[in-house]
Amino acid sequence: MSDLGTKARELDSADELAPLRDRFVLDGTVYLDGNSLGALPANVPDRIADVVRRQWGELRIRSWEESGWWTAPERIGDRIAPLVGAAPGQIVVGDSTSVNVFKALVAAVRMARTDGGARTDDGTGGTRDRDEILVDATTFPTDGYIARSAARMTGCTLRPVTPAEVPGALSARTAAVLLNHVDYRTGRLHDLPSLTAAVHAAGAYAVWDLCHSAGALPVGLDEHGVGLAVGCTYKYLNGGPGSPAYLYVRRELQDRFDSPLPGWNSHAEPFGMRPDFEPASGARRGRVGTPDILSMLALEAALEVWDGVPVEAVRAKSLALTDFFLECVVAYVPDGRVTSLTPVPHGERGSQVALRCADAGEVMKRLIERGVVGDFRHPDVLRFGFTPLYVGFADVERAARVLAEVLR
Ligand SMILES: Cc1ncc(COP(=O)(O)O)c(C=O)c1O
Ligand SMILES: Nc1c(O)cccc1C(=O)C[C@H](N)C(=O)O
Repeated sequence: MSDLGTKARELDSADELAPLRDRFVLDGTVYLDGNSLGALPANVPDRIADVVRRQWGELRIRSWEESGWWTAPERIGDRIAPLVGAAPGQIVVGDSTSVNVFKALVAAVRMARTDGGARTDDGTGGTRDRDEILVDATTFPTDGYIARSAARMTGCTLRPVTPAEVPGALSARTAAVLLNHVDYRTGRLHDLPSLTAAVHAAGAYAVWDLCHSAGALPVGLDEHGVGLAVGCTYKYLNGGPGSPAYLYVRRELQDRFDSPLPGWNSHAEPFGMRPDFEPASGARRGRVGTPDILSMLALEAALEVWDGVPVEAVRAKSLALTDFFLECVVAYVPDGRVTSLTPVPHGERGSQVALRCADAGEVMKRLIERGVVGDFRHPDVLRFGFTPLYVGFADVERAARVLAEVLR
């Protein structure tokens, strides 16, 4: 066995999280695509069977109350809360990330405009509303598309800037800033505490997209004063294909959260069936229509794999996995065939490694044929996601070894 093979075995035997792998359904594949679709937690199939056969099949309409369907969005939000550093009562689950980006961004603009001092001197003695939204220029496309539409609807200009440029781009015009905690392509981790503070100091609101950080590293929403955040649950939270997303609204802002999608589920009295809208209090204000119960309850079961698992331990293993992968790539892959786009400093790295590579699409196909599953991101990126709950160090060594074989 090679030196790195031996090292992998040693790292695996010292890994306290290694037994968690048994909480998932896995085969002999090295699965490094949990940053796109997390693996299936072993308890989900039976739970879903019960939800379908008993809760729906037998209890039918009674399940909205007796099986806790009606309150699932807030209950499951409270289950996600500790993973992203939030106290209970601030997260609601439902809709897609795209829809929650829309809700949060429009609500952020509305709040910025109703804050004291929001109207600024326009230099001619007149006043001007906050009329600019900054968006991460490198964002996953859906956020950019939604931000453009939100800007049009609120009469704002949309200004794409890199996260590093945000502090210099903020002004008295800025209403809201849409940022990613971890970049989906490079795996770069952005500085959430300092960017949030800078946005707030400018009198604006930051909306954080946590898709690529929640479940992989501590986020600290409450601690860092974040106002609004969204994220998906099908990556590191393993909720399943199309599992519902979530919306965090900081407690102090909840009474001012003015949703652009007020539906009957966010009404103070949904069954009052009244023509006038009166918003519910608390996290429920972020709901819209009837929750997607089957997906939601699959997610609830999936979150049980986190019982007794501190997110700090997950982060430590994630960094060890990505460090080890980079080490193996340097050792095995012929010089000059790949370039890492992922930052080396731990403080700037999420839980994936992105390698720029000629013919990346073809290379990824060959990797998948050989049992190493990552993904290809246009135009030239091989992306490998490391989910510490089920990826081990031997997987990492094998992935780098197979990559080297494919590239040789
Ligand atoms: C950063 C980011 N935001 C949003 C999305 C898309 O969210 P949804 O399909 O849930 O709307 C993804 C991935 O699909 C993503 O990586
Ligand atoms: N949500 C996805 C889907 O429905 C199909 C295929 C991929 C996805 C993804 O999640 C992509 C992912 N957000 C990315 O970072 O590229």
